[in-house]
Amino acid sequence: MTRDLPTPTEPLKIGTRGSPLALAQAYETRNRLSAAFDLPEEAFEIVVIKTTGDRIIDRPLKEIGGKGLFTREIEQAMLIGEIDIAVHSMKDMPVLQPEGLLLDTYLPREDVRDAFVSPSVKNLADLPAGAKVGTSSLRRKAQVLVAYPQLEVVEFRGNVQTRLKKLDDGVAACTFLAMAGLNRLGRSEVAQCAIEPEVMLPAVAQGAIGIERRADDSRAADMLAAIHHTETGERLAAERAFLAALDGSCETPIAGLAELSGGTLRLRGEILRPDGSESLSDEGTALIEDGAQLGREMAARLLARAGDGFFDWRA
Ligand SMILES: NCc1[nH]cc(CCC(=O)O)c1CC(=O)O
Repeated sequence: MTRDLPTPTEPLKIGTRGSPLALAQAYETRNRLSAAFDLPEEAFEIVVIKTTGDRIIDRPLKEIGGKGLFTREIEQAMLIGEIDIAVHSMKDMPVLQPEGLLLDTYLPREDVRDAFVSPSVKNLADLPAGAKVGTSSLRRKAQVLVAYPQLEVVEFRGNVQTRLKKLDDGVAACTFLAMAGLNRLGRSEVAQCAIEPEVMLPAVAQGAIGIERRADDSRAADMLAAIHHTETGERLAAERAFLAALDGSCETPIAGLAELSGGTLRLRGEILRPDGSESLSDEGTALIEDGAQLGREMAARLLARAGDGFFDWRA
């Protein structure tokens, strides 16, 4: 069993970004750990770390580049011992972690669906030609344009609060947000509706929180094992293997969702051209323990259908 549990004088340091959603996720992690080990809140310290992605708010993310934008500084802080664990939205996490770090603990997954958010219309089909859809997600942009080529997609960055403000200011007629984020912020009322995966397949790992630790920290390993959610881990293993085999980064429009029923895992995947001119989908089932293999096979099948240059920019 775990020795040396954290105490108020030697707390476990939980690293997180400072956005309201990131903080909510860090508090959830702290609450689960404190309940699992019957420890007071003061045995945990939430340490807010500003990342490159938080610092640069005036440029599209794809120009700054790289999936580590919201994680690099946090991982550095963990490697030098300034924090012990880090709480992440798995959707934003690269498939590989830096040497010395492990990301293998997941909390129970929230709603995986995207939310349709608009002050004026009930759903996308109600928007007139030329209406502006605000999103900075290449996946959502391409999915919208495949289904509604007559709409215009405009860049829409910032945290949930910032994006809602932009809608109020009329910068766009609607936007998409993850239902998971809205639920965790207690703001699900801003969603006109949740979009079913059949209509808009979510991003790989959407709605999942992952907790990272140093590979050699046995105290953190023991503590995190107590709050790990196995089913979420199984689903993410399949989705992230799919993403990894597609070489997915923020710059490639990819969607993927694994679901479990009985002993079976069903994986759905989609890749899109960045300009929204084409989408390719696939799905398959496997034993749960073969989910990662299924993910790799589906990625290979899709890439073979796509051919060279599918992800290249044309617009
Ligand atoms: N890329 C930003 C991001 N990363 C995770 C979430 C939401 C929460 C989640 O999916 O776990 C969001 C915002 C959004 O897409 O609305």
